[in-house]
Amino acid sequence: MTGAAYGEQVARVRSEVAALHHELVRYGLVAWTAGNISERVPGTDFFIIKPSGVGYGELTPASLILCDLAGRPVPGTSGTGLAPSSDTAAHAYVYRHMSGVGGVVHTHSPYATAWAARGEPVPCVLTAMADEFGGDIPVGPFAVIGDDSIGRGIVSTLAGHRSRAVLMRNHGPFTIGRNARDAVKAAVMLEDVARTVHLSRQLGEPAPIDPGAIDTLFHRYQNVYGQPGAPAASPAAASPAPSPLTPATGTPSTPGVQ
Ligand SMILES: O=C(CO)[C@@H](O)[C@H](O)COP(=O)(O)O
Repeated sequence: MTGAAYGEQVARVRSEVAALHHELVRYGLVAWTAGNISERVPGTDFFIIKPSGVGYGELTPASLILCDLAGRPVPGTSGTGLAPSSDTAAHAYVYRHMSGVGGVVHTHSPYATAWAARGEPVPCVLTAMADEFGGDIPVGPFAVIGDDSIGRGIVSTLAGHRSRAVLMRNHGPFTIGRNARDAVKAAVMLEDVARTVHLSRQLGEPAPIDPGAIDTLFHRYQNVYGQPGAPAASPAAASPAPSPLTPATGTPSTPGVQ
């Protein structure tokens, strides 16, 4: 990648990640400064992430932070006067260990977080869940904030799963995607199904879906749904089944940073 192409990619990712943070607010997935989004700069060993504790209304492309895959801010680049998100080490761990992942999102969306507080997987009782997640939404371990413990919990829970969402116990949801927009979509869809399954539970025990039907629904949604030629619905469609995850093999180095 040339230096100019690299600069364009970084600028594009900064704009996209800034805009997507506003989507978290629009969909009611976060309160105050909770939550964060990151996106890998394609073809590089870097990602862009939110600064810690900055109000959503103040987030701009220039305030976001460029980090290497160890989670270290790149000195001299825009935004490095600010501390990166508390979850930077977790995001970095995911990028290092899941090469197919290009975006990571964390929210405290109320219904999904309520399931996380109970430590209970959301059972796959809706076609929308089968479509989007291919099964239950799993629960990850309790993990402290600030180091890579959360990242290790995300990776160990989602490895071998079709779900792009994990409920970190007593904390909240983390979602992954082929890019940040895809991971935000997973966060929105997760909250929708967590709410509906919760409501269903108030009426009685929701009926499970046959595993064969879940497979059929997942396959159709990932490969047929939408317009011909449009991007696949999730990273799972671009990777061998059943998981969107592939072992990290390293990414090319990058000419210059910004
Ligand atoms: O729950 C957590 C910490 O995991 C976060 O959602 C914080 O609430 C927001 O942290 P920053 O990204 O602003 O540091």
